[in-house]
Amino acid sequence: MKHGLPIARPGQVIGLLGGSFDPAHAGHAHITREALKRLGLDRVWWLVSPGNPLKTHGPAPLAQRIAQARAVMDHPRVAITDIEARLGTRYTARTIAALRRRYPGVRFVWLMGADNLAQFHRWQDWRDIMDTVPVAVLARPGDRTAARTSVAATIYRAAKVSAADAYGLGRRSAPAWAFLNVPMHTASSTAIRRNGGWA
Ligand SMILES: Nc1ncnc2c1ncn2[C@@H]1O[C@H](COP(=O)(O)OP(=O)(O)OP(=O)(O)O)[C@@H](O)[C@H]1O
Ligand SMILES: O=C(O)c1ccc[n+]([C@@H]2O[C@H](COP(=O)([O-])O)[C@@H](O)[C@H]2O)c1
Repeated sequence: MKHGLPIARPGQVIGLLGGSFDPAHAGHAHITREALKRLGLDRVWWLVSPGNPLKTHGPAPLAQRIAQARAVMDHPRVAITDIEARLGTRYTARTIAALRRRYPGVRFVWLMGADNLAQFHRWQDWRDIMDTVPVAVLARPGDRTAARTSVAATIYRAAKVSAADAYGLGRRSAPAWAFLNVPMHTASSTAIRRNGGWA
């Protein structure tokens, strides 16, 4: 890491998994491994958020969430980061713009679970995200129709890449997005917090 930021070389393809990770769990680790494999990513960076702009309750302290995330995901090609706190961003569009300025020539892919696709159109400047970086959506138990019929999926239907062609998604020009029908994992931070919280 340089100045607390991970190192990446021009030409590398980095998947970004943003989240509250309050706490991190096996579902996060699962979709990270699937994304590495199915998209042919060089690295995945977890962006442990200072706080989701759409959530009213504050998460556990950032240092605690980072330490716990490192215990859950110990993988040579995955970096657990507090990049958003360092960059002073919490809106994803701002984070991606700042990363693209800091890492010229590096290709970024935004990763998210299917639950987030359903409300993606509520994110600040969400179209800028779609128009700037490829996006991979990973299957998650829940309402499949909500994701497939979401505003974002509908508006960007022409930019959808089939799952069979998703390998190398990160080398495509935006807008380009894929829905990856990975085996589903039921873990959720809400359930962990409800069942007594942190391990
Ligand atoms: N089991 C899972 N399967 C697929 N995607 C997941 C899973 N768990 C989390 N994700 C995705 O990982 C990213 C970060 O998730 P987050 O930290 O919000 O965990 P969460 O379990 O969704 O938390 P919460 O229940 O507090 O909303 C989001 O894009 C989310 O959709
Ligand atoms: O930019 C936004 O408006 C925005 C709104 C909601 C969520 N996000 C991002 O989505 C990611 C998942 O958030 P969460 O809290 O569901 O883990 C995390 O990186 C958030 O910063 C971003």
